[in-house]
Amino acid sequence: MGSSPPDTSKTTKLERYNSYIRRVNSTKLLQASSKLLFRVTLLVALVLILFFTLNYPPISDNPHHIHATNNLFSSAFYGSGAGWEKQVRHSSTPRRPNGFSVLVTGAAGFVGTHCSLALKKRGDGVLGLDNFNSYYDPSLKRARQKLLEKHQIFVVEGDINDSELLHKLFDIVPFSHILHLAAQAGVRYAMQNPLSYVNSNVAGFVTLLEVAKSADPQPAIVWASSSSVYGLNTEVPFSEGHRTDQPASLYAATKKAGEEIAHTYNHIYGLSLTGLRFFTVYGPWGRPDMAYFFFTKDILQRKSINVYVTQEGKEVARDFTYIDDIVKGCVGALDTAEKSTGSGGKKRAPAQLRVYNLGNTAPVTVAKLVGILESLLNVKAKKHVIKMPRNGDVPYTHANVSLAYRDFGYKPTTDLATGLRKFAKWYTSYYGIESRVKKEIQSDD
Ligand SMILES: O=C(O)[C@H]1O[C@H](OP(=O)(O)OP(=O)(O)OC[C@H]2O[C@@H](n3ccc(=O)[nH]c3=O)[C@H](O)[C@@H]2O)[C@H](O)[C@@H](O)[C@@H]1O
Repeated sequence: MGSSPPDTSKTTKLERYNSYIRRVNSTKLLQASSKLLFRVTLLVALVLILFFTLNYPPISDNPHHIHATNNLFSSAFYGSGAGWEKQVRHSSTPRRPNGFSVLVTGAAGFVGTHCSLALKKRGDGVLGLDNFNSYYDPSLKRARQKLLEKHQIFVVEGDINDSELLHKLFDIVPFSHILHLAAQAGVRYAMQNPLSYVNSNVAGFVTLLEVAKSADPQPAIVWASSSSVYGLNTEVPFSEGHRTDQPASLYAATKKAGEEIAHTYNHIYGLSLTGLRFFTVYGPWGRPDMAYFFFTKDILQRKSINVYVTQEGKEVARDFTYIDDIVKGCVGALDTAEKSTGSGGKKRAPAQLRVYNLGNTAPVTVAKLVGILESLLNVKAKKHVIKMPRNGDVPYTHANVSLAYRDFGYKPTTDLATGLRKFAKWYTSYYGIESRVKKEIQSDD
């Protein structure tokens, strides 16, 4: 109100003053609302740009890979309030004396689902966390979630990068353990969406460890590393002491980074950490981005499949490991994990730091894998033998598991033919294609 209204008579003066004030106010209101409108539009535009940048990374040209999402907004999906907290508490409460209370990240994933069920079955409390991203068909993740719910396992929909959510979960439940399986998996997809690997396997892991280190009590953590960390190592079978500083893919590099990060958090904060190097895990409820899974799909649809050989024309082989053996390894690692030693973000004493191979100790060539599938599905595969593209794959993996055997009796018992039979049985029943495959799969238990 810088200038004064002109003074004539008292009444007119007041009227004019009022009308002046009204004019000034309406002009100000108009200016203020257009400013507000401008700011709101700007904000909406920024949010939209951010949303599309983060949630729509380049779409893969591989039909098995749709795209991975960072799901930074997934926290909008997690609940709050008394009902939600009750579900979180109920799911995490152990039903056996001295039972664990385990936060399973990636619970709607392949290994996560199987481990959650096994832990729940023996009376541990299990709370799942999963962001349900679309790296592969999310409806499969939803089906796994349904299975978990049937067994009273609640899966919180959220991201490991959401530290507010993680803190909230630790405020509600004093987890004794974290089984950290959430990750951006897959070796070849790293060529198409490299940052999703950094986001989940590096940033997400650090976010989780930050929350774990400041929790009271600190949980013991068992987490999924990968056989791919052996990279270009040529010593076989792969042993934990072998070189792991020559990763062949960004995926492997982020898992190796995870192992180094684990060392740091163990060293500074006294977190008990166990990394498990999984060797090409397969089985029912598996991952559609893996070769055995999409080979099955393509063989049944009479489509051709690419069978890789090395640049020198040699066969490629993997130490394929059946899911039930992996679950036993995960549970064994949890059972032998010592308590973390820190509290309030401070280390009190040295804590346990371990790394183990979990493999099958019997590598099988990809050609043999295809042969087993052909026989189980009763369909001849259209094989297209090609040299392995330079996409991060390694020619050969073979685990030495003596360390895991020594420390928690890990002993794989399922060979590839037996495991694939169980997978084929699940696959054909899940996708409703029983009639086309061999009868004996259906009758097998
Ligand atoms: O053990 C591991 O560390 C890794 O195992 C798998 O990676 P990978 O062994 O490459 O499994 P697949 O992608 O299913 O490939 C299996 C084999 O089939 C071969 N392959 C793959 C795709 C294809 O079209 N043709 C083909 O011959 C690959 O070269 C490989 O030898 C998982 O995808 C990783 O997440 C995991 O960390």
